[in-house]
Amino acid sequence: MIKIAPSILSADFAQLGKEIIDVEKGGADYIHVDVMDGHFVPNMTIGPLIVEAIRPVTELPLDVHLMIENPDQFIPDFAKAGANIISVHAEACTHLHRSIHLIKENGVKAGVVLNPATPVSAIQHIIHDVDLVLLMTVNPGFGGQAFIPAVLPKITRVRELVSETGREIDVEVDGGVNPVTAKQCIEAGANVLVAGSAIYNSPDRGNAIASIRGTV
Ligand SMILES: O=C(CO)[C@H](O)[C@H](O)COP(=O)(O)O
Ligand SMILES: [Fe+2]
Repeated sequence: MIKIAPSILSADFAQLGKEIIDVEKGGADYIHVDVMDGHFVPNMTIGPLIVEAIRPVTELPLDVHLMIENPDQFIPDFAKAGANIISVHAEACTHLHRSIHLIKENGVKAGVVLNPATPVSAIQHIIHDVDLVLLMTVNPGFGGQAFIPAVLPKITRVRELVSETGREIDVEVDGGVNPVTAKQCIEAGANVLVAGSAIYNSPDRGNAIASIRGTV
């Protein structure tokens, strides 16, 4: 089952509620929320207040991607705001095991994210504890960047690692996903596809979602 997670980074922020309802009606499975702090990545975006504001707008799970330093400091705030999944970057966590368990103690599904340059071995010790592995297919920080095809073999390696656990763990990809690169990611082993510009820059979001899922 392929799930599509539109990234609201490319939505019209002046009409955020409407933009979320539009993709929910269009068949989205998760709403992907990109949190950036201007330190871990060279951009600033959304905080817990916005997550709290959009929580009543949709019944879809809020998939919160933390691109921030010291994520432990803000995990409880995002959980209280209504996040369903919180993912932290392995590169941003001094004690990754502690951060993953802090997410779970706050009653939220836990994800770990790898930048394109970070090897899969960085999450080998934590794979039994996570609900989701997110592989960046661009360098994080901005929407609308080009997909990095060198990440494809990593998707397959993570899928193998997940299979060895015998648990259901989402393998999600994020960055430069469009109908062409989505097909490559699915073939490599991904089952959750984040897409921002490919969905929100399309006048028909339902059609864009179906094209990325590969059902039209
Ligand atoms: O985490 C992200 C950027 O750091 C975004 O989720 C991602 O870039 C989505 O945008 P697009 O589909 O336009 O590449
Ligand atoms: Fe993201």
